[in-house]
Amino acid sequence: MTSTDGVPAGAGRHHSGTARHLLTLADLTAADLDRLVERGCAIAAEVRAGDPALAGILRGRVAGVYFTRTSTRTRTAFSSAALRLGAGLIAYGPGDLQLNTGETIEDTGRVLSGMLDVLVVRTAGPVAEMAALAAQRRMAVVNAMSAEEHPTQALADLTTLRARFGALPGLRVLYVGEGNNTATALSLALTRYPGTELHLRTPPGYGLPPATALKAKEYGAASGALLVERHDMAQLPQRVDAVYTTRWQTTGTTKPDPDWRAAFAPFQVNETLMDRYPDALFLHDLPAHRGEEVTAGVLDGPRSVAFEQAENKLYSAMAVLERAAGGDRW
Ligand SMILES: NC(=O)NCCC[C@H](N)C(=O)O
Repeated sequence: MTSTDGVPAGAGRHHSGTARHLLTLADLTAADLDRLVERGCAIAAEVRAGDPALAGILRGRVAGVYFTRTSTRTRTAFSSAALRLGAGLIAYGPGDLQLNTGETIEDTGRVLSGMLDVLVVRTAGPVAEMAALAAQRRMAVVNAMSAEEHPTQALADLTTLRARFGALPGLRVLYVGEGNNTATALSLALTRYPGTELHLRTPPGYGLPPATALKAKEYGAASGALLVERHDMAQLPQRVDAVYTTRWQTTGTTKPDPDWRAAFAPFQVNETLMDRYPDALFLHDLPAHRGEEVTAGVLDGPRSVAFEQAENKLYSAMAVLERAAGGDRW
């Protein structure tokens, strides 16, 4: 069988002739984003119930995971997700592809696109590297974290909030820490939901990239969400539903200021901060450094959902792969 443009219509090829990449959350409409979150929640229930239908969803499809950086959660989530959905899986480490011997990234994408349905990629480089891999129409490319954005983390975060609170509209989140890849993704995701509030408290010089703040504010203007960023802990919101932090060292970035720890110290999530919000949950994208961005008491305490959030990476990865690799539902 061939499609109209002569491209073989393999199992995972989309009839539209365009692959469903997820390089940035800006690739998703608000409706697409919400479908992924809802599907992640539904899949969590299906996995827990041992639904045998899951294993047939991507039967005959093949996924690749190409990680040039360390990963515990994301790589395992996507690998486990592919296997649980019945897809085959090929894993590439940093030394495996001929990229290392000078093959271009575009040629690499073109070759792999003839053989894989989806490629999940983590590099420390810019999203532009992944965009070059995605410069073909057959294999969907998923950003499993770049220096700028961590879109699949935000999907796990929203899946966690949706599961815990029952609905996303109207939720108020206080994010404390660097305006990094995790903060960027959260900003581009939460602001799609009406009535949400994202209060960011980022150390001076380590705020959200201006383009992210602008885009998130545009989303907020369209949806009725609020994004407020300040660079001190002086004025905090009155009420929030969740407090979120991230480690102080973000993959693939360096801090030019040797005194950066002094700038970050006031931005620790500790018992004093959590006491201001007695009903709030605590979120963390992990890995955590107890005693730096968060105290052990908060991370390991009863209001922490950090490890539930990590497990939700699996369910949201299953939703992402189902969409990217052409599951019938999408
Ligand atoms: N949950 C994850 O994917 N954790 C990996 C590190 C995330 C963090 N924002 C970082 O780049 O260091």
